[in-house]
Amino acid sequence: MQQNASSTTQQKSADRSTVPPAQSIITDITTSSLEPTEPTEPIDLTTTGEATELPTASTPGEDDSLVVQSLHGLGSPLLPAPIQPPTPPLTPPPAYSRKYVAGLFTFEQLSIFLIYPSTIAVGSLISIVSPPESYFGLRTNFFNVFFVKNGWFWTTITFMVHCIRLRISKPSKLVIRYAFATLWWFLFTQWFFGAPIMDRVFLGTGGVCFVNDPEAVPGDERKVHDSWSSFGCRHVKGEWAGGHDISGHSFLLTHASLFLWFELLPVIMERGPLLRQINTKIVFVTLALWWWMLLMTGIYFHTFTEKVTGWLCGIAEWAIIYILLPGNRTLTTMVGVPGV
Ligand SMILES: CCCCC/C=C\C/C=C\C/C=C\C/C=C\CCCC(=O)SCCNC(=O)CCNC(=O)[C@H](O)C(C)(C)COP(=O)(O)OP(=O)(O)OC[C@H]1O[C@@H](n2cnc3c(N)ncnc32)[C@H](O)[C@@H]1OP(=O)(O)O
Repeated sequence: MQQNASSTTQQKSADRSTVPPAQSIITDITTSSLEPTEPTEPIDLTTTGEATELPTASTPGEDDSLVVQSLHGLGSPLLPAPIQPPTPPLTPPPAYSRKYVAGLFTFEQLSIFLIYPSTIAVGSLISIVSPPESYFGLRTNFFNVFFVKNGWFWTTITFMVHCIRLRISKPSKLVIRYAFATLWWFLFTQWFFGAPIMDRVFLGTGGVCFVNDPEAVPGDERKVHDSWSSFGCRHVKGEWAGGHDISGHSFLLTHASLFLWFELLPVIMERGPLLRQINTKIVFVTLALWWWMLLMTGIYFHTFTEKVTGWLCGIAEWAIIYILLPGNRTLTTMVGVPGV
């Protein structure tokens, strides 16, 4: 391995156009594992990178011996190495692209990121100008009740459909990223040591659950119920009113969409056969539905600030896992980066 390292390093400046692609890949793997330099820029999640596992400082192990075998072109490391063809020059590992906007996003990442605030902005504008009469303005519409109200379930199914066809070597990293996304959805909308975060914000900003009291004097039927969650308030047929009611739809639809987009991005960027698979189309259908429902939320429900806070909370976990963490090799090694 040492010998290979020095010879590959010496070739760094050679002409790239002469490199056979397969050899180039092998050299990348070898060099990545021998040169554990800190990345100076975030890791590009849009490339077709080799996967969820980042190259780390090499501790000789199973993976290294595989690389040695591959370089020798042999089935067994016990056989003598054949005469090496000239070692090809380095090409940068595909997971470390340099095309960044504002040092954080690639162009594709930025475009995806901007879809959601623009949708909320356009929806809110339509709601002010003239919201059209629509089936989607009903809380009880089928797409809301069946899909969005079970939105994390459908996102999970879609993610699984996407994952089962991938070639990546470490599925555990996929599960870790899914677990982080699920945890944030769960804490925010379902349970946070009692009431979920969104309900705590509502109560903390003066919100209460009003219920009708049939025994009260006429004109004073509304009384405050002591439920501490929107779920509990719905259960007693109360009205959740008064505080800052963060839009759960804006949160969930943004959070789920960014999660799916960023897991799918390497497949899109590769522009290979995976992109044409039915699995990819299913992910796009879910993304399209989530986008449409977010637009409907923008037009028919909540105040503008409630939608903006929902969106801000919806980008929080994504920003950490997919934008900020890739600047740190150690932390990224824990969660991996999406791949194909
Ligand atoms: C080869 C490798 C393989 C690797 C596999 C990889 C990974 C997988 C790993 C492991 C997985 C293993 C097994 C997993 C299997 C299954 C697990 C599934 C786990 C689940 O996943 S199981 C959970 C299902 N559980 C959900 O998924 C619930 C989602 N749900 C929510 O989290 C909330 O529900 C939320 C936040 C969406 C909304 O909360 P909200 O509704 O209370 O609040 P919001 O402020 O948004 O709305 C105020 C009023 O406006 C109305 N409104 C607003 N916008 C509207 C619109 N556009 N149209 C119509 N109405 C609208 C509302 O309808 C409401 O009206 P109203 O109060 O009358 O209803």
